[in-house]
Amino acid sequence: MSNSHASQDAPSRRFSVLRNLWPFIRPYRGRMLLAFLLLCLGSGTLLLVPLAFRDLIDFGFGQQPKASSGWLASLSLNGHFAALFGLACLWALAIAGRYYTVNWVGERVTADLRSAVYARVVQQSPAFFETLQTGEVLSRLTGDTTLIQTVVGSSISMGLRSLFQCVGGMAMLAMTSFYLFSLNLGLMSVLMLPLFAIGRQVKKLSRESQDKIADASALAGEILNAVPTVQAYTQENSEIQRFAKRAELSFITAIRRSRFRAALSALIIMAVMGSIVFVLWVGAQQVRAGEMSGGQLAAFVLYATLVASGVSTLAEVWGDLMRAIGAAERLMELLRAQTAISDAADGRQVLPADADAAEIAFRHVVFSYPSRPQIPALAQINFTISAGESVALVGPSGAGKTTLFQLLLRFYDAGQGEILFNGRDIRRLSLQNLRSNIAIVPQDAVIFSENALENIRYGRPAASDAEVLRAAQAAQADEFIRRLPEGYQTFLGERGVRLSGGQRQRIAIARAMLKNAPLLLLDEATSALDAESEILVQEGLNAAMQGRTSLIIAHRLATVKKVDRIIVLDQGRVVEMGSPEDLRKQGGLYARLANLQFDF
Ligand SMILES: Nc1ncnc2c1ncn2[C@@H]1O[C@H](COP(=O)(O)OP(=O)(O)OP(=O)(O)O)[C@@H](O)[C@H]1O
Repeated sequence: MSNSHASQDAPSRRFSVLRNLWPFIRPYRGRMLLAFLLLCLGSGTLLLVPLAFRDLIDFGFGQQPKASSGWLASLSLNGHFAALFGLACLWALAIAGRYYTVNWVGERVTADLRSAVYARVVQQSPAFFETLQTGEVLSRLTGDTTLIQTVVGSSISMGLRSLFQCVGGMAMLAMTSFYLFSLNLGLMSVLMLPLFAIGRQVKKLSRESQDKIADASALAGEILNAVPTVQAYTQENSEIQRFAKRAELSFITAIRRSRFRAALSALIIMAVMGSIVFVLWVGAQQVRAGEMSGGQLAAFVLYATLVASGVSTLAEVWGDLMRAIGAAERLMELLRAQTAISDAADGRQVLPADADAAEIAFRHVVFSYPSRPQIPALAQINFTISAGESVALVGPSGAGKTTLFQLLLRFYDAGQGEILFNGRDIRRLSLQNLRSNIAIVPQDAVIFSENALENIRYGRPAASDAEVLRAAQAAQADEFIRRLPEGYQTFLGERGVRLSGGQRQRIAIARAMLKNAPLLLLDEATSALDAESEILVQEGLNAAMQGRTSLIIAHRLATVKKVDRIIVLDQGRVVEMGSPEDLRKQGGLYARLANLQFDF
């Protein structure tokens, strides 16, 4: 997985990761305060219960209280029980109130955190997704945020409650019988020491286990997106095994963690119970010798149990905290991700809204993909496309045609040189404005799990139904959409699996037409069409290209016979440029490619 895990950091540094969650908790600090007050009330009530028991045992049966025994001591037997019940009710209400409040904050914070991480991820440039698989992002968005929810929504309050219980319980123990308290404390601290070593191991394994789960999700995400290919190559079994292997790895790590955690629990219980039993035995001797009352011993045992259960909860909370630290680290990494492409400080210019055609100029553009800095994908690209011109980009596979589109859309920035849109450097334009002036029909038409109407409207969300229909008609999509079971309201399935390649492409063309942007980028827009619909779509495209600047990537040269100009790219360089006629006459790369595809 990623290199993000500062696994060997000092605990204090790692704890500070949790501080990054504060901005998410801050807006709800009022509720947190309320929860804290309820927590104090609950813990206070709980700590009074053993005292009520002590008085019940010592005075409820008729013994005369001493003046120093407090008002509870003078109650009747029924009164003692009523007092106990009253305490229990108060305790229950305080617990319910705190549980609700804290859970509310936990759920709220998680939802906010999820949205913030998602918003950050969606804004990343493609370079980000070259290194991080979407499955992993999903695992962080769901699994890791749930861990945070556990901590904010329960562990913190459980931890505080247990801490109160422990500290308060110990104070009461000391007050009840200092001798027995010191004995108990001494014993426990000796027994607890080995537990820290095991706790450390649990922490390490927890993180490993989370990583393994994320690995498995990443793989599942990738394969589920490619099920038809997997099946066509009959690789189901090998994929099943590959996933099973990863799932097995996460199981093994999780089980190792559970083993350590189980041992930890057993040791804690043994240490705690062992010392309680021993102290009880010593206390029983004292009661027999008349040095202590039965009620006092009972209160002591109850306090000791409170302290013990507090300690074991604290251990559990500690484990949750450790897991949450790992989760917070991974989430913060996403939250802090800086997109490589953003508006420059001086780059918020906008193009005039009435521009209906765009002039594009590439000036000495040199570019290498960040993952391959040594190999230039584009080298010294120079050309100008006048407003309203239609230009085809032609060249062998890997020549850099798609890369040119990527740079125009500013998915990446050119290493050297500049790209001008209506005379302005695109890096000076606001990203939003630049992209709103470009409509693209990509090679792989993307269909969202929505109906046909909304899929086309994606091009311009404010468009009316009538405008959507007009765009669909122009893109020759109207006829097939009307034949779908519910016409424009037909749900197109996730990623458009219920459409043919050509139909998907026509939806994408309609979407781009609806956007009505001055620059139209078509990436092999008619590649998935049969000859007949190709002619139809071509007509639609011609209409869309009218008066608009268009840049068309074409493998099949027949589709671009009518363009004004052709730019021929080879290995990242412009090797020829001119009208289709001129290029054919020149007898260069274009003429060679054209001769291969059709006879003149
Ligand atoms: N994300 C990427 N990271 C690194 N290199 C890339 C990336 N995308 C493309 N390339 C490389 O950049 C070069 C140009 O690719 P590009 O996709 O622009 O070619 P193309 O002309 O559009 O090819 P095709 O017609 O096959 O789509 C190729 O050598 C390709 O391997």
